[in-house]
Amino acid sequence: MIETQYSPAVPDPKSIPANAPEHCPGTESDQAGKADACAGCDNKDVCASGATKLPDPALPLIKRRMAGVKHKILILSGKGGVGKSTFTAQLGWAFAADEDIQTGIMDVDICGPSIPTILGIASEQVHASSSGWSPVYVQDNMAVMSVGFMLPTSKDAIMWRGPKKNGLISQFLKDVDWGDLDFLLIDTPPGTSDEHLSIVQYLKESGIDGAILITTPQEVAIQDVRREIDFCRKVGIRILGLVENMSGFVCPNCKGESQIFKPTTGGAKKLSEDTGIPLLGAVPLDPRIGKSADYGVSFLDEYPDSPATTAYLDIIDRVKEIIDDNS
Ligand SMILES: Nc1ncnc2c1ncn2[C@@H]1O[C@H](COP(=O)(O)OP(=O)(O)OP(=O)(O)O)[C@@H](O)[C@H]1O
Repeated sequence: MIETQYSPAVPDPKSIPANAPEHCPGTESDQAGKADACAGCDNKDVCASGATKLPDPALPLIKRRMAGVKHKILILSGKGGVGKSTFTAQLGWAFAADEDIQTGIMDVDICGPSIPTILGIASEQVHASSSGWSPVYVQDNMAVMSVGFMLPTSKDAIMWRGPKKNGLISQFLKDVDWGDLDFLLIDTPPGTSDEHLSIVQYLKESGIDGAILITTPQEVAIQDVRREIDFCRKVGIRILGLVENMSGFVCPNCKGESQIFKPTTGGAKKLSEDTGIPLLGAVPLDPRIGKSADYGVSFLDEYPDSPATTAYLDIIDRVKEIIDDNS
């Protein structure tokens, strides 16, 4: 269990008391210092006085850094393990297949960063330069930043409270030398938590193109996606569309398709009809996807003729169309 070995990632300790509450409402909130969660926090009085509601000095720096990023896309899911990081990686690889497209991936799944492993760069480290932290490059036009690069081993757990996560996300946005990007894909933790609120707060002025919501077909996952939709609507983030992952199983030998989650397969289609949110597509279960992720190689390149690759690429084309239509 560690804090982090990379000291610049740790926000100013003076501003974050050791006993900051787990559900800190945030210094900008009307509830700052007044919420039940604030009881016992060293910052309670200063927060309640309103003194912390000064403009966040990070915001203009984030805005300046993000001015070089044309499109910012959030990848969200209601539940964990539904394939959000895997989808983010395939989206990144598909964009970066065009060498003229500069792609960045920011992994803000702080407690479960899997992007470095999926992209085959888990042993890399972040370096500081005069223009900020250099992201790790999967290839010339694909840059990645993740807290996973800052952990000594993949077994180390990060146990941070909200304000610290907030500080790291702010640093990922303002201190990383992203350069000029066409797309910044932001892989988030499941649910709606501190990380999501931080991203929304920090990118409010720079703009977010929208969110892609990943779900599996089961009702339990679909229910959680409804909460995610509610979150996006409350904070004013456009939903680009839904992706149903692990939708049916295509046997690699006989090519026959089985519905593993019968009778709920197609739950995302129903959700799309109920909410008017576009269904971008459905990706079948394919055990080779997990294998490619474990080896850190692109599934799209390894199995170009598979039904799952066709599904991913169709979805990615739809994402590009929607973004282009809005540009
Ligand atoms: N279509 C698929 N077919 C088979 N396996 C898949 C598919 N999509 C993802 N997986 C596998 O499912 C597991 C979970 O995927 P992933 O880590 O991308 O989920 P996640 O939603 O990002 O999870 P978390 O948010 O909890 O980190 C991984 O082992 C991944 O390889």
